[in-house]
Amino acid sequence: MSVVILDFGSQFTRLIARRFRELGAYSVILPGTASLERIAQEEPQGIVLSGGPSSVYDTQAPRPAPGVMDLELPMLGLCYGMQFLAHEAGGNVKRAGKREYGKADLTRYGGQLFAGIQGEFVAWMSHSDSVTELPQGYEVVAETEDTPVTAIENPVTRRYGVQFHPEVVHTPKGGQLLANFLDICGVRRDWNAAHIVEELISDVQRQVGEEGRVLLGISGGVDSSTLALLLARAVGERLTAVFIDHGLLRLGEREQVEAALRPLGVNLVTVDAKDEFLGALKGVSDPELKRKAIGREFIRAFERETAKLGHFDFLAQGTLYPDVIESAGGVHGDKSGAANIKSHHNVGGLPEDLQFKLVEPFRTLFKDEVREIAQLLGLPDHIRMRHPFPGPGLAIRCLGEVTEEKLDILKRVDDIFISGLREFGLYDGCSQALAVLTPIQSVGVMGDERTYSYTTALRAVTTDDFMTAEWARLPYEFLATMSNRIVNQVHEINRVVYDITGKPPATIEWE
Ligand SMILES: Nc1ncnc2c1ncn2[C@@H]1O[C@H](COP(=O)(O)OP(=O)(O)OP(=O)(O)O)[C@@H](O)[C@H]1O
Ligand SMILES: O=c1[nH]c(=O)c2[nH+]cn([C@@H]3O[C@H](COP(=O)(O)O)[C@@H](O)[C@H]3O)c2[nH]1
Ligand SMILES: NC(=O)CC[C@H](N)C(=O)O
Ligand SMILES: [Mg+2]
Repeated sequence: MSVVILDFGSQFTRLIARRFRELGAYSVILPGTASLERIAQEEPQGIVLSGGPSSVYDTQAPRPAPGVMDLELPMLGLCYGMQFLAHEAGGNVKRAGKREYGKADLTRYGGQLFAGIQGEFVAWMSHSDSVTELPQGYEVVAETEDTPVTAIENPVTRRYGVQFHPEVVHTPKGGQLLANFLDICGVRRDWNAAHIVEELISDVQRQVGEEGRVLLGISGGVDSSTLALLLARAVGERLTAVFIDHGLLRLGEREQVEAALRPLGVNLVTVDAKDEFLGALKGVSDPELKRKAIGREFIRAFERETAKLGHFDFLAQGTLYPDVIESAGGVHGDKSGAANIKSHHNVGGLPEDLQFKLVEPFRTLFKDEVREIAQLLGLPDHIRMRHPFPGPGLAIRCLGEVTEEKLDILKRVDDIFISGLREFGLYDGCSQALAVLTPIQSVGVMGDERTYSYTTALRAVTTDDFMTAEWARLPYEFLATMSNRIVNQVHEINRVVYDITGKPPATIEWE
């Protein structure tokens, strides 16, 4: 039972799902053109049509698959979604005289969607088209100065549309509006961290059965450490966690991870696979090929372990929703219509001849939600609030071919930067920070000598969900100190730059 959100390419689609979760409801995002069968699998109680960049009167405009609009379910259209509802039912949509972007006050509102909402209603707008003629059965239930048709509803068919975005924080009362839609759908509102933990545990037990043994890839990161605690509850002694030291870890990381994980009381095995990983990366400089090689080596390392530890049917990984969506279109990626941005080692980077059945309970969740579960399961805060570190490790921060020499340089730079963030009290204010070793060599002068050395790029970002991110506004003084320390202590570096690009248009990692 769920709400299905059909995605027509809005930047805000994932926020709709998030708001529903905050309201205690379960929802699923599917591509706007998902088939009726696919949608039916989710047993929806209501459907949301998201916004999107297209105009409904374009011949190429995306529309729901045949049969979907015949479903007798409550539907809520947001922006493009509302325009689609109106157009589909025989109304008219036209390019408006002026584009409305940003905050707008509703000059009047009412009807079922706005039930119980009082006072001023500030709505966030982002549109050029407007509904100019209503289809039969619909009435206008809200307007702004510039947009006479700001919200519509057909109380008989239970179809609703709003021209603004209730899912963004800039529409402060949008949550109440979405809650009203959930009530109209009759959706149960009992999603919370405790509930999902119970549900995840029983899902795992169902999947693994009474006898199944589970091998967990553990990295010391938030997701896999949380998963270790969850799996220990689900399958107890039948869980073995394997930590792979692939030679792409940070300075001293192996020892730190082992020390942090030991108190969790989970069966832990550390594997030394440096030679295999570096061997597989030799001569490879294309980012996607590097990622695929790493994904394959991870699985080969797990397979070698099972040869020693006995048979395991199941491989558990702390895969999250962003890993899945960014890997879409990859070998094992969900065919969501989203572009393949990069093949995360644990999703799109998996080899095709995978022998294990995957156990990935966090596949639909975001990082901050996993952190909430971690707290409930009692994961110590120093692991819970750790910055994420990607499975491919420093390999995707050593641009181009990975060599031991380059890794050694990068480890020292990274250590100075991350220790510096902690020393200056800036670590917790950033969501993730990293150093990149670029292949650029440039001319410098040190001690009256000419140098011709590498450039390193420092990057720090703030984000809740790692799908979008802002570059962190670190203080100049701090950056100046880092630049000095790095150039003085790491002789192979003579230039330090700070990455001031958000995501989008960049990604967090450089490869
Ligand atoms: N060195 C490793 N050894 C074993 N498994 C690993 C290793 N690195 C990553 N993995 C597996 O790949 C998954 C995805 O990695 P990812 O970095 O996204 O998550 P994480 O390391 O658990 O958490 P974080 O995002 O905080 O780093 C992990 O949850 C884990 O199952
Ligand atoms: O386990 C992982 N395997 C991968 O292959 C991978 N690629 C990126 N990341 C992490 O995902 C988040 C988003 O990164 P990007 O903006 O670079 O896509 C950031 O937190 C990245 O560090 C990975 N994690
Ligand atoms: N954000 C949207 O959904 C925009 C819908 C439509 N393309 C418009 O500009 O009005
Ligand atoms: Mg990690």
